[in-house]
Amino acid sequence: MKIVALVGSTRRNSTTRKAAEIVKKEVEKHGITVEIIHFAEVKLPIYEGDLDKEDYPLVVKDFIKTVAAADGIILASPEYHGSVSGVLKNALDYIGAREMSGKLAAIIGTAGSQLGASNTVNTLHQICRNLHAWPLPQSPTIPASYEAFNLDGSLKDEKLQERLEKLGLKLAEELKMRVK
Ligand SMILES: Cc1cc2nc3c(=O)[nH]c(=O)nc-3n(C[C@H](O)[C@H](O)[C@H](O)COP(=O)(O)O)c2cc1C
Repeated sequence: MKIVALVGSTRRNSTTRKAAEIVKKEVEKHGITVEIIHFAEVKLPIYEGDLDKEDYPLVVKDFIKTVAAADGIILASPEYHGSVSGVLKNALDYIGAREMSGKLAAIIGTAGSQLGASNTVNTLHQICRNLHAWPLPQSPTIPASYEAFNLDGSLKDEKLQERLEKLGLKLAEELKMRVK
């Protein structure tokens, strides 16, 4: 079984990546592999509506193939202007129900403010609905993300750390029930 995690930040030292790594670590305890696609490393061009799929650049074809082959997905986004980051939305524009229908999704958000990224996770829930995917209801968000992490990548707030780990556990459990 395999999960792909999409990290919607272009920063190498991304707090969203750190959050995704916590979920990945928990999922992998249950024998499920998680491949992280971090858009600081994988650069997808802007979605081009006039381009036929056969003419997509290799990086896009590989991206679509990876998502299609995964049994589940982790969507992790920083909140940008009250919504999903452009780079994640652009990546998802290449994806359709053909690749996502029936798949489980775990959603996490990070935010610079104390308010958290609830708008972002709500938007990702909507996107999942449109892709016919099944987002887990638990969708933790990390407020004041720049100050939220210890040097070892764990969260300073132990309860929040636990919520991310529980999300990973739930994703692994649900996946094992669905994918035989
Ligand atoms: C263009 C842009 C817009 C942002 N808009 C918001 C916002 O609306 N609300 C908020 O709380 N933080 C906002 N932030 C802060 C980011 O959400 C926050 O720093 C995030 O955790 C960064 O993620 P990263 O470390 O993975 O890059 C914004 C940052 C950028 C660069």
